[in-house]
Amino acid sequence: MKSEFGLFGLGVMGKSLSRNLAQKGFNISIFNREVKGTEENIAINFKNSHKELQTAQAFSDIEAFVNSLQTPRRIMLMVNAGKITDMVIEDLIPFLSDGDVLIDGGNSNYLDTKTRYDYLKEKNIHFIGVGVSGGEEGALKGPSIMPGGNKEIYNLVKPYLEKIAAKDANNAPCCTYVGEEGSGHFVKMVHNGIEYVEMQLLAEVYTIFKMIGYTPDRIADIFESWKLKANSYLLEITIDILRKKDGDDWLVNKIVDKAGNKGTGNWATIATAQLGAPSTLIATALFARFTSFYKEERIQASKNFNKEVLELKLNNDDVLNAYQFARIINHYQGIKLISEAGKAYKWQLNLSEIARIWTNGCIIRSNFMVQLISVLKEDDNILAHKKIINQVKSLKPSIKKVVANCILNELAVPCLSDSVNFFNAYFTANSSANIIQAQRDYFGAHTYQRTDDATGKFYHTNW
Ligand SMILES: O=C(O)[C@H](O)[C@@H](O)[C@H](O)[C@H](O)COP(=O)(O)O
Repeated sequence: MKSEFGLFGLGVMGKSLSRNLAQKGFNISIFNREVKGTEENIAINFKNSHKELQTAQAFSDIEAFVNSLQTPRRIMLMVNAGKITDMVIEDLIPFLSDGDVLIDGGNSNYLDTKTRYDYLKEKNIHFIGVGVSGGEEGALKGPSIMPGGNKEIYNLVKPYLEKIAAKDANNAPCCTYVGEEGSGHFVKMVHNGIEYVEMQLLAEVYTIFKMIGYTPDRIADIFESWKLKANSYLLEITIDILRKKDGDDWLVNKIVDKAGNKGTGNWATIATAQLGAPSTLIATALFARFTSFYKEERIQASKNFNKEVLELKLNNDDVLNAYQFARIINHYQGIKLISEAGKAYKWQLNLSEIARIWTNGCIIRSNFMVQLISVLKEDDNILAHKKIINQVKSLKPSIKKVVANCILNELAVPCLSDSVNFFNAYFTANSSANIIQAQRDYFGAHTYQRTDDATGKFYHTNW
């Protein structure tokens, strides 16, 4: 019997997704390449190691894999982003037929997705770029899924993606048609940008409590108490991480403080610069990872410059409120970046619906995200929404106190401080950008507009 869905690439996510599909009762074919000596019989061994895959067909030959599928074929690629994805597409093309659908579920760059979409369209092969979030466990139990491409073609794969997706509070799938072209991968990229910042903020509050002298277990207790007001998947896993012992010590104390990255934070930072959206926090979180990589230089600098340690006069609520403040700014900036992309690329994006599919299955799922569903139904700008304005007003004193204290104690809190710096600029009606305009006009005749000329006309002064 021909399979109804094909899963190509049995890495961490591919394995979990294929088991999820099989558990949902779909007849699937799975494929993994054969590399003599390193990757042998992956697909067949994997099939035989999970009972739900007993009805699946396993392949290491591309032609046999493609021919095992009903037409129009639905093939989900779970391979590394970049050149590998293009090579796999080229390997598949000779065996595909008009009307077949390739679904790229990897962390691909949205610009590459657009190129592949146009390239395959010429060959009557459809291409859907799908953001999949949730890691190994989420892919197995229900990820958050962000598909982008042609809507009619999406409807050919919708039943499969919706069935395997996580469910929101109303039991609706955390999977929704995002928009045209690479919009699905764009939204996933921004998801990861927000993820970078949420992780960095937790690392910064951990640093504050560590400096106060708390053990990882004591910090985990505090984070536990934060669940009421600030629960999120990342808070929960950070509690587990902080409790993990390694012999008499905590494992976290033995992990080298050099934070890696696989590219989506870079792309989000490049996109924010290209779209002119002030997603300062994503860039700050990315650069904090880069700075962490200068380990040897940091060790040397710690000897060259003595840290001036005063006393951190902060209580847990100060830090909780500061954390919550920065999280609001983080989500404001991420959603603004998506909305700017929607305008620039003419994607009809539904921001409230994007928040809804991010309420479960994905890495940034949180109580706050649930709140954003209704907020974004009323206003695309969350910082203009009454509820959020009141929250920000109540949290503002703490972020100023926390950041000021950290700066005085020479404690690195790049995202906490960036959030209040951004906000201070954001709610300043008359900023200092007039000086920038004057300087640009002075040395480059770049012209400026005048506050007393409502026509918006540009002026140049012979300074
Ligand atoms: O949503 C997810 O499931 C994760 O975000 C996933 O996509 C992956 O773990 C990140 O890409 C890691 O990104 P870095 O390696 O750049 O931290």
